[in-house]
Amino acid sequence: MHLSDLLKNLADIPDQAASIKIGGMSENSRAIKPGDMFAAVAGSSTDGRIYIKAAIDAGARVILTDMRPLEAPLDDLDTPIIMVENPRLVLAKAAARFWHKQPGMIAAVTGTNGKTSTTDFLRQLWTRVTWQASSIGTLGVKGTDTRKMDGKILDLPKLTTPDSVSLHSALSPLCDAGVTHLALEASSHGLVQQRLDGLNIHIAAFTNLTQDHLDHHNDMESYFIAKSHLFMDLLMHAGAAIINIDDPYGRRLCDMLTAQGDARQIVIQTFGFADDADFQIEKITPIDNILDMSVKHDGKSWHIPLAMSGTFQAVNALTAGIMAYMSGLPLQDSLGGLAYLKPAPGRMQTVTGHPQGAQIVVDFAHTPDALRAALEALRPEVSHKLYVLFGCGGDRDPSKRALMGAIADDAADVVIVTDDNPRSEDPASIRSAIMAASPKSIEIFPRDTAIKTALEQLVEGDVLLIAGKGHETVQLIGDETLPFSDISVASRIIADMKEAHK
Ligand SMILES: CC(=O)N[C@H]1[C@@H](OP(=O)(O)OP(=O)(O)OC[C@H]2O[C@@H](n3ccc(=O)[nH]c3=O)[C@H](O)[C@@H]2O)O[C@H](CO)[C@@H](O)[C@@H]1O[C@H](C)C(=O)N[C@@H](C)C(=O)N[C@H](CCC(=O)O)C(=O)O
Repeated sequence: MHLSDLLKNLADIPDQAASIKIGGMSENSRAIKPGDMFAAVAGSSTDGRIYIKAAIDAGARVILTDMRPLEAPLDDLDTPIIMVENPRLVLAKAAARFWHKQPGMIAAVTGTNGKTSTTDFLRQLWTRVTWQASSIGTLGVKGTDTRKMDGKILDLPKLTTPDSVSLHSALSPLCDAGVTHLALEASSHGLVQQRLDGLNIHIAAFTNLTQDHLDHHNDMESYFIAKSHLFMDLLMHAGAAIINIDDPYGRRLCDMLTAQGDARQIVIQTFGFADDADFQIEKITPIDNILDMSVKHDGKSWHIPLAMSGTFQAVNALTAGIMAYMSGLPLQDSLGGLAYLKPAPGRMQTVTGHPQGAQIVVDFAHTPDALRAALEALRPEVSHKLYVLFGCGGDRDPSKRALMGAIADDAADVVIVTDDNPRSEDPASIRSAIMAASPKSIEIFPRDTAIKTALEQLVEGDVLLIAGKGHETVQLIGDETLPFSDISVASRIIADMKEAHK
């Protein structure tokens, strides 16, 4: 594609550069191929401008960057440098133009907790009525038959929300494989870094906003502003906003959208336990292994049996149901279809077969709010003791550690503190920061030893929540990425215990 077409109305292009042919693009010099455009952006740990020379050596034909003055040697390059106010935004829009294919229905979910389950549930609801649906997020790309993609492998970075170039280059083969409906997770990092700009987002949902990633966003206010970008700027004209108004930030978001008036014709659908919600949750009752949820909408009550654990999972299911409804599924398939949902991997996932009949649940809860919600959701299922086993990630918001320790101490009977992904931090100091807020906690590490010790203590009526890593299959310790899955470690230990009991 000619540079003049790629950047039309996005940047001023010098005449001599207009006819340059661009074969691809990236904001990472290491991914540049001959003929590409390199976007040199300032990041949180380094500055893309440092890598301009490397990108040119790799074959970059054009450089896109911000308006800061060019210092030597950048001021004397033969390769054209296009300067714009916001190179990430221009890159995202150029990527959308370059790959130019998007599913006809795109729905994005944002919020601190619930994004993964909600997108997975929405994909399941669409697939059930035989719509060709995919989801992209923490679990990677799901729901697409790669055989229909001529064996193409979608190599997305392991992020909740991929960068704009990875995303648009993946959407093109997905569309070619027939995908018409896409559910996406919109992380606050992704929104701030404009990874979703250039997408035609028809439906956006807000789950909740609680303390997480404050290391990146500094305070709740900027975290909220990051999330609201999805609704205030990215959601298309006449799109639908699905908002949890039990959360005060959800209420605020509704007010902000309403204040925009009719100009964008956004349809707002609210949900929650609140009396004034459009989809009002009347109650959620655990009965045996199911949750019975009743929801009032338009004067009619829906009673929906859900094959899952935890009130918040029921709320995530409802969010997906309303999104499906706003995408055109009738209520009997959108709300009624919730009865057929299966929990997403590592989201309140049960590991069965404990020799004493104890219940083991693996959940990704790695925030204070998610930990409390998971423990409170499990409490009705405990007839003896509620155990929790968790740690906290290194190089991430340290203020979470004491909060999570205090919550575990309050909401569980037995607290086992172990390692999560310590990354570059000292694991012992992360554990002690958690334990300082939990007098009843016991320290056991490494993580597999902690899981084994807990499983061996459990008796009938006990429930063990293994929190923090959910679906993850690796553990990040120092510079090493080691294979580790809570689900397979727990399953293996249970199998060994059963063998020993024979
Ligand atoms: C903090 C953060 O979001 N970092 C992401 C971001 O980095 P950045 O822009 O701050 O980049 P940087 O490392 O300072 O580098 C600046 C620029 O130089 C470029 N560069 C750098 C080195 C080089 O050799 N050549 C080169 O061109 C980089 O590609 C980048 O464009 O852009 C990079 C390229 O797109 C991402 O890979 C990187 O994700 C890192 C791996 C990451 O861990 N991100 C996490 C925090 C994240 O985004 N998490 C959210 C979910 C959180 C949640 O809700 O749980 C997510 O959406 O996954």
